[in-house]
Amino acid sequence: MKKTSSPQNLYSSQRKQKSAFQEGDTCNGTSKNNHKSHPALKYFRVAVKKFSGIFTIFLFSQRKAASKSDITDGSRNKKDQIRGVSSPIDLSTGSYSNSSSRHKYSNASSNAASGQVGTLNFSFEEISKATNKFSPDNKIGEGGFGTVYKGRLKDGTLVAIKRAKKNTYDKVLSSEFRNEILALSMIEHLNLVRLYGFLELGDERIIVVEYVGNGTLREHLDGKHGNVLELAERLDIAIDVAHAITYLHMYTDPPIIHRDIKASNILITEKLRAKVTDFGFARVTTEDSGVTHISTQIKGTSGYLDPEYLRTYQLTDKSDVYSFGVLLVEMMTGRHPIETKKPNSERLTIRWAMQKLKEGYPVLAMDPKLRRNAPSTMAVEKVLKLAHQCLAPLRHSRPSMRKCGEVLWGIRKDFRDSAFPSPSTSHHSANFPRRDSKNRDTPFGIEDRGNFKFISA
Ligand SMILES: Nc1ncnc2c1ncn2[C@@H]1O[C@H](COP(=O)(O)OP(=O)(O)OP(=O)(O)O)[C@@H](O)[C@H]1O
Repeated sequence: MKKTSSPQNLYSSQRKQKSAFQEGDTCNGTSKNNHKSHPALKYFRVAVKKFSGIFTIFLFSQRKAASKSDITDGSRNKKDQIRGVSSPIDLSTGSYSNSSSRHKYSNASSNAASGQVGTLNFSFEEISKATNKFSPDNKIGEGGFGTVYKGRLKDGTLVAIKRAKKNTYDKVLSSEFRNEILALSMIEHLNLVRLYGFLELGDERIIVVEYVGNGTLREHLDGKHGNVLELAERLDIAIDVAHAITYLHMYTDPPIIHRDIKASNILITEKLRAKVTDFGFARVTTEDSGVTHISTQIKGTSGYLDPEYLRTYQLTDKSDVYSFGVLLVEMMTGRHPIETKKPNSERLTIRWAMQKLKEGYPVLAMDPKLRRNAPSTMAVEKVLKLAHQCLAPLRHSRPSMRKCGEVLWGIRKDFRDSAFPSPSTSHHSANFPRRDSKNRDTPFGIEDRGNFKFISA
């Protein structure tokens, strides 16, 4: 394996070295084997042994794992059958640190109702009660991992309860289950779905997460939730997602690569803000500055997969940037990444949209459901240009997620300034979105500041 130079902004130099590699995975760099003796790893191993068979739910954040193919299809209504290259175990031997920092792995849990750190143990009976014995009436979805139910805890908290399919439960699924738990237990961010806890008992694997009740971004782009998403709202959502991934890449310790950024993994709140979910494929990285990538099996969703990762099996945070580029194109065009029913020239949405951009007619790639006017076409063009950078074939040419967030913030600001020049006339403007979103004065405005509450300037 070739050693590559360190990508810009890959890891914060301030972070302490912490390694959480798994058996079957390798890392490139000087401290490849450091994890073997890391005390945090021992801690996690003990923790894993303990939690199998115990009715303990760690309150925190979420995910589902996958009995599905390792690569799912980004095209409409279809699951791809492409398998991963091999099947090392993800995070089944990952590590908890005993740090008290909320950025770091923690064995603490939080109170679902208050959202504060604490502990709460769920019993199977409690989960069963919350879902009215897993009543079909409470079923809200079905994914590769299993069935998703809406539930209400006894303190009134609404939750989504993900129950793994028993017949598909196996070692890999178990590792994916733990993978998600481990990744999610580390995070706390406004734009990431929160894990309230999990239960692993016998053949039951259940994850309890924050309920986000307004569907997925993909459903919104498909117009399944009434109003079409306005451009201003799409920009807000794109910024939310950029912040969420920036947080994973730069402000968790160690960093996390999501690996499955796609429109159906973006849940939408009632206020049309975004929460990123689905951490079954997430990988915890290392902070060793000598390590530039992790070599691992390919996972993700076709249509969103970084071609360099596909070719080399080397995973870096820039793979998420690539997927984010696909997502940006999806949001501007309204199309799925792979459109099987379109003519050949339009089947791969990014190729088609980038071609329109190159020809100087990005407006032709713009979602027909969006209103066309000078500010909106200009904003779409700028977003497509950013997407073009994210989609660079070589990861070193792609911007960091933080940079993407900053660029998008500037695009949104320019769009608002030109579409709604005066507050006194803005409410009467034909361009004004039906559902106004919050004002933000800076890239880290009031709400954004919440997103970045852990960042010290
Ligand atoms: N936290 C949640 N709050 C509300 N609804 C949710 C939540 N998580 C999932 N859902 C609903 O359940 C459905 C299935 O979710 P799940 O994450 O299991 O699978 P998926 O992402 O749709 O499929 P895949 O297996 O391809 O990733 C989602 O489409 C969504 O409608």
